[in-house]
Amino acid sequence: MAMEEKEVGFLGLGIMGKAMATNLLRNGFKVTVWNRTLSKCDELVENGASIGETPAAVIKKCKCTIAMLSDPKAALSVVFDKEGVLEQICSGKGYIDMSTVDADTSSKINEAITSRGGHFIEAPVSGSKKPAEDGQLVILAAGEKALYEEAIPAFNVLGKRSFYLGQVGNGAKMKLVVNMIMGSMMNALSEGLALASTSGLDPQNLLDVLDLGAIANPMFKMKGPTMIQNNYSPAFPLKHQQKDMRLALALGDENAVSMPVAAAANEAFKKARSMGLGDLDFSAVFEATKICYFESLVGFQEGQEHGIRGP
Ligand SMILES: NC(=O)C1=CN([C@@H]2O[C@H](COP(=O)(O)OP(=O)(O)OC[C@H]3O[C@@H](n4cnc5c(N)ncnc54)[C@H](OP(=O)(O)O)[C@@H]3O)[C@@H](O)[C@H]2O)C=CC1
Ligand SMILES: O=CCCC(=O)O
Repeated sequence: MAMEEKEVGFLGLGIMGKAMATNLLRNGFKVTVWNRTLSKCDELVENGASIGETPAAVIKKCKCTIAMLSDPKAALSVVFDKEGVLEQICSGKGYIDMSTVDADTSSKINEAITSRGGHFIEAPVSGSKKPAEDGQLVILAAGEKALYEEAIPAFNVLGKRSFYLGQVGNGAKMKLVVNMIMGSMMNALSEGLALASTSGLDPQNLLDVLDLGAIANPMFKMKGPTMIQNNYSPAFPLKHQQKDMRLALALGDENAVSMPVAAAANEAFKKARSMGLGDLDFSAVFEATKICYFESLVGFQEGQEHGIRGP
């Protein structure tokens, strides 16, 4: 159906959606876009996209529509609200939600769409702004197998590898597990950089040592140097990483899995959000780590002034 005709709708033109829709256009897809803030469609239109005035209008026009939205609230709103996806979804139309949400949200969307005869898969992605621009995402799809297969031409443009993970919810869960690990690793790196600096080491030397050893990884290599420069230009906004930690911890609750490391990482991201850093890159959690260090230092000094002994 739609994907063979290389025609697709696209809802949500944030950091990821804009890069993904642009990539589809560059690779010969006809793309009809919608974004809540409609002005964000302009650049895509300059690159050859058409605009749908509402999610319903995009669904009406296209046999298959992709969504890339911030969180469960946004994903549900675009489907269920007035002029939303449900108003036009029907037999023969496919909906692919690539947003990072929890399995419950995905299941609600799946039920609503399939009960109207539509077809649904969830397909969250690993990889950030640059992989989205370069078509190097890792796609974690689940849901109706036939729609997954129809979506492969688009997934081949957007990603370097697609996984089909079975029933709806499995893609969401896999994505949350991956991002839970990533968030914990980012906190470990932040604490390592803070510890290196404050104990008199050159943080660049730490990065060089890490990169040569068993825990070398692309994230440390990419984010480490910019963190040292206090450069947090957003690729993956911190508010979304904290949302993913929260959703992963809820999955842990449901399954009685104890995750003290992830819980501590979530607290650090929450602290960073409370400092107003939510729209910066998730590596800005480093600022929260540094503040915690200085707060404890001041607390220690004040304690000493009041005769309290430190550790
Ligand atoms: N950035 C990254 O590196 C990655 C992000 N992800 C996930 O992809 C999704 C998108 O991320 P990203 O592009 O970075 O996020 P952005 O914050 O850049 O974009 C969010 C998008 O969601 C839209 N939106 C937010 N709330 C609503 C709402 N209530 N109704 C309709 N639209 C809404 C925004 O519209 P508007 O422009 O009007 O605000 C915008 O299009 C998230 O789930 C994120 O976790 C996954 C992998 C990597
Ligand atoms: O959800 C965001 C993931 C970012 C990444 O995989 O680099």
